[in-house]
Amino acid sequence: MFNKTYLLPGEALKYLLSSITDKDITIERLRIEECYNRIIANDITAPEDLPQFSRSTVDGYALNSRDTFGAKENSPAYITVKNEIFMGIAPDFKLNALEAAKIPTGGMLPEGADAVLMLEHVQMISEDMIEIMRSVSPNENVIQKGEDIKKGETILTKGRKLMAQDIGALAGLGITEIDVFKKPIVSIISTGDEIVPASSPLKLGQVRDINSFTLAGLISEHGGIPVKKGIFKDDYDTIKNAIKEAIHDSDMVLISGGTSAGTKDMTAQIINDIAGIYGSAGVLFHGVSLKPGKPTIGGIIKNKPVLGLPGHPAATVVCFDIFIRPVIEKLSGLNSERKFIKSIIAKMAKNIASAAGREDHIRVYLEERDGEILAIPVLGKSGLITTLVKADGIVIIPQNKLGLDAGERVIVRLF
Ligand SMILES: Nc1nc2c(c(=O)[nH]1)N[C@H]1C(S)=C(S)[C@@H](COP(=O)(O)OP(=O)(O)OC[C@H]3O[C@@H](n4cnc5c(N)ncnc54)[C@H](O)[C@@H]3O)O[C@H]1N2
Ligand code: MOO
Repeated sequence: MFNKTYLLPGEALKYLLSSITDKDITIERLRIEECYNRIIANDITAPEDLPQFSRSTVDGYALNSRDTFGAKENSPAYITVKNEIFMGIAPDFKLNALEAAKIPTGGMLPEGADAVLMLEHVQMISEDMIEIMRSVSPNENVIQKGEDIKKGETILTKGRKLMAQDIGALAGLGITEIDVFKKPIVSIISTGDEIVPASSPLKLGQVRDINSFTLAGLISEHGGIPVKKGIFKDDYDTIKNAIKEAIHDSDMVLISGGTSAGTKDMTAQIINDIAGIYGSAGVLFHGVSLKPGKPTIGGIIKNKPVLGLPGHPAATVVCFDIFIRPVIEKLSGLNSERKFIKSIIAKMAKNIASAAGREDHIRVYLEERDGEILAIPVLGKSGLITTLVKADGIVIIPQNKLGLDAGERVIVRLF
């Protein structure tokens, strides 16, 4: 397989995504405090106005702005202070012309008032008379009834990933439970005769399982439920059974290792063999024009995405970013309009070469020097986990570029 022309990562991803037919994603009803970063399953319409009454944004005097028009230092207006408003209590009086009421920040405006004059702009003439030397316009220092949200307005749309402030808005409207899409369950299968659990002492030649931990963290961060299925020997039947079981009890399956050209690299063959049992598509691509991550496998079994990930830890993370995150998002019901990647523009600190026709994902760390953000490449093989530990993000060199020049502005996709 390794002398062919491969799909570019973007093309391979499109192929994979288009091969997953949309099925109804199941819904669960949760209390809003459990909904941070969850994907909302229905449009939410405001059942009431927010706020429900016009309220002051300052400490001062509620009055009718008309009574202040033309007020200046050399021709002040005089207004009678009729009453005082207290927090949380609706005023039971009405203001007439040339009347005001003392009001705290957040207090409810009485009928007859349309503005609030700040305390600092008022002179007390007597216990119940204020002198005003400037005018206020209608609605000045006031949040009007329904100004934040109008009753009947759609405030959140289906497929949105809920931010903390979205949950705050729901609370403000008294909505304490909502429907969200269930998180997809993503199984992780680690393969390799040399791989042992992180808790194991090592015999020479053995390697502790790094990838299932990295993947589990990334899956959780991006809205999936990781299920670590364990470490499986490079044995056809063992891995086949592990994948079959994972297909049965999860929405997506990741297999770490066994993607390249060695005699024990049988992931693609096993995916095709299981797919054959169910009449599924099997392997859609094996190999992409990508570094690191060239031997990546993308496939479908029983309408479930199955990814074979190169064993090298940095390749695993790059593959997650390119293939797994978008698939988890699709399986989560995330609306495509809100798929933003956190990124920053930085200046490349060094020249970096790349081969034509291949997309390179360069690990970089960021440093601020002389008011500029520099992206400094973390050099090292994709088998080194510390190349990721030291990095703050990834810079992509597209297939049509032969590298990046020092000083060039680049987008860094932040971890
Ligand atoms: N003849 C060729 N050999 C290789 C090619 C190639 O094109 N031709 N591609 C190389 C590239 S690029 C990569 S990436 C790796 C992919 O390897 P596999 O997916 O087959 O994975 P393994 O051979 O099982 O392991 C590779 C390496 O990674 C370590 N590993 C595996 N799993 C884990 C884990 N869960 N935690 C930590 N480390 C892991 C493993 O011990 C190996 O050292 O193939 C190249 N070879
Ligand atoms: O995908 Mo490999 O990581 O280029 O070493």
